[in-house]
Amino acid sequence: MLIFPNAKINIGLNVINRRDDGYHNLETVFYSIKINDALEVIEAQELSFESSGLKIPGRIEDNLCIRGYHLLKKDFDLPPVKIHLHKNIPIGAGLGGGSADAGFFIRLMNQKFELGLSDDRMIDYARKLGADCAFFIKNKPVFAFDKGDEFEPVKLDLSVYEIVLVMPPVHVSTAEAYGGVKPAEVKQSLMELVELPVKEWKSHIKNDFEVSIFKNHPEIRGVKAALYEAGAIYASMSGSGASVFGIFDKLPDLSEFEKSNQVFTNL
Ligand SMILES: C[C@](O)(CO)[C@H](O)COP(=O)(O)OP(=O)(O)OC[C@H]1O[C@@H](n2ccc(N)nc2=O)[C@H](O)[C@@H]1O
Ligand SMILES: Nc1ncnc2c1ncn2[C@@H]1O[C@H](COP(=O)(O)OP(=O)(O)OP(=O)(O)O)[C@@H](O)[C@H]1O
Repeated sequence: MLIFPNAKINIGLNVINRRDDGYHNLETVFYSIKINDALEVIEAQELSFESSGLKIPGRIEDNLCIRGYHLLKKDFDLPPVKIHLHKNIPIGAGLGGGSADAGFFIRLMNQKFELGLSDDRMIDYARKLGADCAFFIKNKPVFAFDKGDEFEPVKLDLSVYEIVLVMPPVHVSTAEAYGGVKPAEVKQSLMELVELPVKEWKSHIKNDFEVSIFKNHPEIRGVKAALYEAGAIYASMSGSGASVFGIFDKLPDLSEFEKSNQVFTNL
């Protein structure tokens, strides 16, 4: 069985406070975009994992697909499988690429082996693999809170706009992002702010990771500024960075961006 895990962007991200478990309470809005990996699972004699495309850092045992397999195997009598992941979603980009693979892997296994899991049960499994993973079970626009793994649906449809995603040649780890952030309470919830017209987002909706990440990586700040200069209605770093997205009425000339960055359109 073959599926195509997709990336997400964060529309706003407020880090509210540090929790006793070391995580942070946050609020954000997740929105799916059309940058995809390809994930194939077939029954085999023994468990194996291989990947093509972008090089995935870290050990195979730590890959979120393999961790997902072991997590489900504890509760279900699963046969060994061969997993092939074609990696296309940039890594260290704040696009939740690894998390998407994890969420979609659980969905695939549920379907392929008829495990009978409801969305809520799959969300419980996904949460155990990482805060972002749970979003990819339903994969619909949501306001996320607590660790970023509790959700309320939001009505958000950006399909009339052109979304441009720019990935500069720098990677930011989630640990670096949380290490530099200063948590703060919010005056007005993102749940309400995201209902404002997109043209008003610029003066109301922010990503708290930008302050420290822009200080450490001024080129990311430069990409955001350039997206506004090119006519973006709204632009922001996604999640923990390093990618930056811009929302446009019309696709701008992207040749300057393409000189030193990876650029994605038709999202
Ligand atoms: C930055 C975001 O992508 C925004 O959507 C997420 O908050 C990150 O989610 P994720 O990559 O799934 O994160 P996890 O794999 O669960 O955690 C990685 C590390 O990020 C930090 N972390 C993550 C989520 C959260 N709400 N608070 C945290 O402090 C913790 O130090 C944790 O050890
Ligand atoms: N299937 C996978 N694809 C990519 N990275 C994976 C995967 N499984 C585990 N990882 C580990 O996760 C790390 C980065 O994950 P990911 O791509 O989710 O980060 P990100 O782009 O910063 O996104 P976010 O912070 O929004 O989740 C990699 O360095 C890698 O070691």
